[in-house]
Amino acid sequence: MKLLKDILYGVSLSAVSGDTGVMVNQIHFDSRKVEMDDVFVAIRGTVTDGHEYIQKAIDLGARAIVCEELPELVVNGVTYLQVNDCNSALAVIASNFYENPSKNLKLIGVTGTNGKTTVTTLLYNLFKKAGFKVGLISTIKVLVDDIVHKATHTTPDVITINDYLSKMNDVGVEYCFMEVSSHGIHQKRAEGLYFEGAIFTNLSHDHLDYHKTFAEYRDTKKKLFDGLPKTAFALVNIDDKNGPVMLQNTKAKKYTYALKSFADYRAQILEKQFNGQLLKVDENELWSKLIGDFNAYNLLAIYATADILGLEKMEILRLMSELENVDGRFQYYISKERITAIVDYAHTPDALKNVLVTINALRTGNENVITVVGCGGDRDKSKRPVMGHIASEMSDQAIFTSDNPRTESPKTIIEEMETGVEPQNTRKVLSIENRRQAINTACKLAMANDIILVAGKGHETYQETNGVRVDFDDFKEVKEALKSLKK
Ligand SMILES: CC(=O)N[C@H]1[C@@H](OP(=O)(O)OP(=O)(O)OC[C@H]2O[C@@H](n3ccc(=O)[nH]c3=O)[C@H](O)[C@@H]2O)O[C@H](CO)[C@@H](O)[C@@H]1O[C@H](C)C(=O)N[C@@H](C)C(=O)N[C@H](CCC(=O)O)C(=O)O
Ligand SMILES: Nc1ncnc2c1ncn2[C@@H]1O[C@H](COP(=O)(O)OP(=O)(O)OP(=O)(O)O)[C@@H](O)[C@H]1O
Ligand SMILES: N[C@H](CCC[C@H](N)C(=O)O)C(=O)O
Ligand SMILES: [Mg+2]
Repeated sequence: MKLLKDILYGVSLSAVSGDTGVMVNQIHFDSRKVEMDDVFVAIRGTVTDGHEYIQKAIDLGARAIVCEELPELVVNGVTYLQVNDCNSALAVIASNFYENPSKNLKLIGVTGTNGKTTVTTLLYNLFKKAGFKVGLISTIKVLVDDIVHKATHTTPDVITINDYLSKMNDVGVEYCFMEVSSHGIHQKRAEGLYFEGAIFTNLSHDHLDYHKTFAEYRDTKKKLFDGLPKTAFALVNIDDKNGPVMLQNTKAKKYTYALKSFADYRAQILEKQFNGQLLKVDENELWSKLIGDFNAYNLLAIYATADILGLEKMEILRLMSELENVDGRFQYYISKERITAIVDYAHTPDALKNVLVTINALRTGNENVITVVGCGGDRDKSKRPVMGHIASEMSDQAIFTSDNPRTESPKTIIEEMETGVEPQNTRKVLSIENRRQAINTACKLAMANDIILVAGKGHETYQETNGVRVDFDDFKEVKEALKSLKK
């Protein structure tokens, strides 16, 4: 139990009705989870408004209510706290409740359209190899040093984040690497946290269903940097035209990285092969198993971060050469017929293009590239024709299929992808709604030395349709399909 007054420290209250000297149990923003003596924070969401559930929360035992508008009916014995912004208030309350766990470790936030999971996961792996206790908050999983927790979001809600950070404090975690999504920033899931630094990977087309314009999407990402204190560092990819924008108003110490421009940290790609690439980083050579120019950027971001955080340069490079691909990111299998299957989480136009550029650059002869790809339902629809265009233009054969249809019709999503296909490419496109069939067809069509790319779902182990998740793992599917081929 905590004293309500204590967890309100730093919250700007516009009105208070009732006693703040009472003991409270837990904080919730979902009325359905409220129990005796809990605090309920009413959040205005995208579907409904938490203010409508205040009475429900009280019926379940809420001791205090945090809201932007006081209800007409005020219940005796309940404390009402009126604030301007419930999301911000929740962030401060959650940090106070857990005793500001982000202050007791070095928290590094990574934002950008693509590369967040890759950069955070590889930083986690590198710091583990260097002997530290480390935390990870990512799309794939949450790690409290070695303890694995299931991830529900790329950036969880602010109560969950503080809960994980507090668990990290308990086991002595020194560094935590956390993905900060644009939804997360917009919904203030990362507010009230003390960041040691933030990293910007890149910005390209995504989430225009939620943010409406690209400028709004960019400015949301920028807020992470605007909020950094001057003791923190801000590391940005300066080859991305929005890199300088992120640094415009930050008080943090600024660092840049680039392959093409002048920057604090620079790398050059010396050699590219299917099983790795050779980079020149700070006048030293680094052989990495991760391929693709985009991974050269990710690797450079990791090198720069480890250097800023004080690791020794040669040690960083030695540990980096041991890093493996992250699950579902350019994860490959080569069959006995020498057909290569690559599973990649490319679910944005830029990621799909980058992966196909990487694959095409590795072709040595007349092998075909067959791409199996879909687009998620209930997400940015404007990505669909663009991804359809890229897949059909940059592959010899494209098979459009379902990703996670969610509540949309898979057929309609595929038709929207088809509208991006140019007339000269239509002969290259097949549309097969069932993802398993689409993958099997790709395997049947493939000849020796061909490359199959299965894009969009990467590490995901399910397919979601109308709220129901059915087990589905692209890597397992394509491997099985290739193994059972009778050629
Ligand atoms: C669009 C979006 O981001 N939605 C998030 C948001 O929910 P919402 O705004 O729809 O909430 P709502 O249903 O309108 O409800 C409003 C409030 O009323 C409360 N409520 C509701 C019903 C009730 O009976 N009682 C009650 O108290 C709700 O708990 C909520 O606080 O707030 C919820 C609580 O934090 C999130 O779980 C939810 O994530 C949904 C599930 C989601 O799919 N989010 C995705 C888009 C997302 O966040 N993705 C990013 C990654 C993006 C990237 O790749 O960059 C992520 O960080 O994961
Ligand atoms: N630095 C990069 N630049 C461009 N594309 C990248 C980069 N890193 C990875 N990608 C591509 O984007 C895909 C997703 O990578 P990753 O999971 O690291 O991104 P993310 O930012 O965490 O995505 P999400 O928003 O879903 O959390 C990869 O499978 C790869 O195709
Ligand atoms: N973090 C991304 C994940 C997309 C993955 C893709 N497989 C899909 O389901 O659309 C998003 O919320 O847009
Ligand atoms: Mg991610």
